[in-house]
Amino acid sequence: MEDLGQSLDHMRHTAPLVHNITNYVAMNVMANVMLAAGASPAMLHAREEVEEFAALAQAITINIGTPSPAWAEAMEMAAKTANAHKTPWVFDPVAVGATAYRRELGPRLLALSPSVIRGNASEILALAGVGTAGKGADATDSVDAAQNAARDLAHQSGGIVAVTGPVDFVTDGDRTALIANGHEMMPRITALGCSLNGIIAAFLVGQDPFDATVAALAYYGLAGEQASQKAEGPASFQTAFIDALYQLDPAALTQGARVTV
Ligand SMILES: Nc1ncnc2c1ncn2[C@@H]1O[C@H](COP(=O)(O)OP(=O)(O)OP(=O)(O)O)[C@@H](O)[C@H]1O
Ligand SMILES: Cc1ncsc1CCO
Ligand SMILES: [Mg+2]
Repeated sequence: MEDLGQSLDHMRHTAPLVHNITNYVAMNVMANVMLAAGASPAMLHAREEVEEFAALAQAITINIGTPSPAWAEAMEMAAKTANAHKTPWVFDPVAVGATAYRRELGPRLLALSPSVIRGNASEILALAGVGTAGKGADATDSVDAAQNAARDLAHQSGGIVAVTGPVDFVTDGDRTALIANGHEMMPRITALGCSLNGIIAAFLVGQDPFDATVAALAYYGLAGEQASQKAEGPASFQTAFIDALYQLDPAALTQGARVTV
């Protein structure tokens, strides 16, 4: 496993352009989170431009939080462009078990070989076809309960699967890692999971996908821990979290990461 601080340093020096097709809820906070971390986000989804832009991007994220048919078509176009250009892309199957529309759209995107799938435990279970609808965009299952589903999805997709929650679980189907960083205030703010997809995507550029995903999760969780020391509740937590992403330096990440491989 590469030094986690070095991985953060690499991401900041690259300052990668990341194309995000995300949901209406996440768009603003996700862009701010990514800018604070040192990446360069762009949020766009029109079918008329999505292929052209995806071809320019260094990484792509696709999130089905607020889908519609036109967006879904744009998502498939962007994923195919990513594959044609060997550009890494991250898939977030938001609430994929909740409705028939999502249960149909999720597997269509899964079939396009995402480099990383990142979701909460209920989403990973639902995408793997092991049931559980979750509670809308929130999880009702434990990360532990989703470990086997994550391994299956990794084998099926050929990519990395990250299940987030109190302790995050990452696997490529064979290797696994647990990341204990994080704070219980994080799920009290909407779209911090969605925003994390952009951070993972930024870390993927020019780095080993498994190591990059682990480093991104540890960085994100550690920033959450630091933010909690200044927050009085969810609203001030969000502000402190964005500041912590900006302030956290590589040496502090290497020292503060709680990763078990
Ligand atoms: N109870 C918790 N304690 C510590 N960290 C947590 C907890 N729950 C979530 N996190 C952290 O919050 C971040 C977002 O993960 P989460 O699983 O909440 O995503 P999500 O459910 O997809 O969120 P959203 O859909 O609102 O964007 C991750 O870094 C994760 O480690
Ligand atoms: C709350 C919510 N609803 C649809 S997407 C989203 C953001 C968290 O996934
Ligand atoms: Mg989510």
